[in-house]
Amino acid sequence: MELHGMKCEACLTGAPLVTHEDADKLNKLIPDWNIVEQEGMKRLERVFKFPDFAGALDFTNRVGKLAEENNHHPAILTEWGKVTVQWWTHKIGGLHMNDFIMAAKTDELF
Ligand SMILES: C[C@H](O)[C@H](O)[C@H]1CNC2=NC(N)=NC(=O)C2=N1
Repeated sequence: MELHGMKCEACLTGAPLVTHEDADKLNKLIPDWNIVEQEGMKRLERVFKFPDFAGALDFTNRVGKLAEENNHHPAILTEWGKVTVQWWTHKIGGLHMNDFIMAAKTDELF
C-alpha cells in the first residue's frame, strides 16, 4: 500500500525509531521531504509554496485538522506564501514510521 493510505498508530514511548536504511527507503516515497536534524533529533521537513498568506493559512489549518484526526502533531511555520512543516515523534526523539505516513498524507492535502 502507498504511504498516504496507511494508518498512523498511537505514539508510544519505546516504539522503534526508523533505522537509517529504512529512512532512506521511505524518503524515496516522499521525495519532496528532507531529513533535517534539529536539537539532536531527525525530522522530516518540507516547504510548501502559495501565492499569498490566505492560501498558506488555509493549508496550515488543513494540516492541523489532519494532525488532530491522527493524534500526531507537526511543527508548522506559516509565512506569506510559504508553510514549513516538520514531522517527528517527540516521544522517541526522532523518526517513526508515523512521520513518513503523515508526510505522505500532508502531500495529499497540497
Ligand atoms: C498522548 C498523545 O498520544 C501523545 O502526546 C502524542 C500526541 N502527538 C504527538 N505528535 C508527535 N509528532 N509526536 C508525539 O510523540 C506525539 N505524542
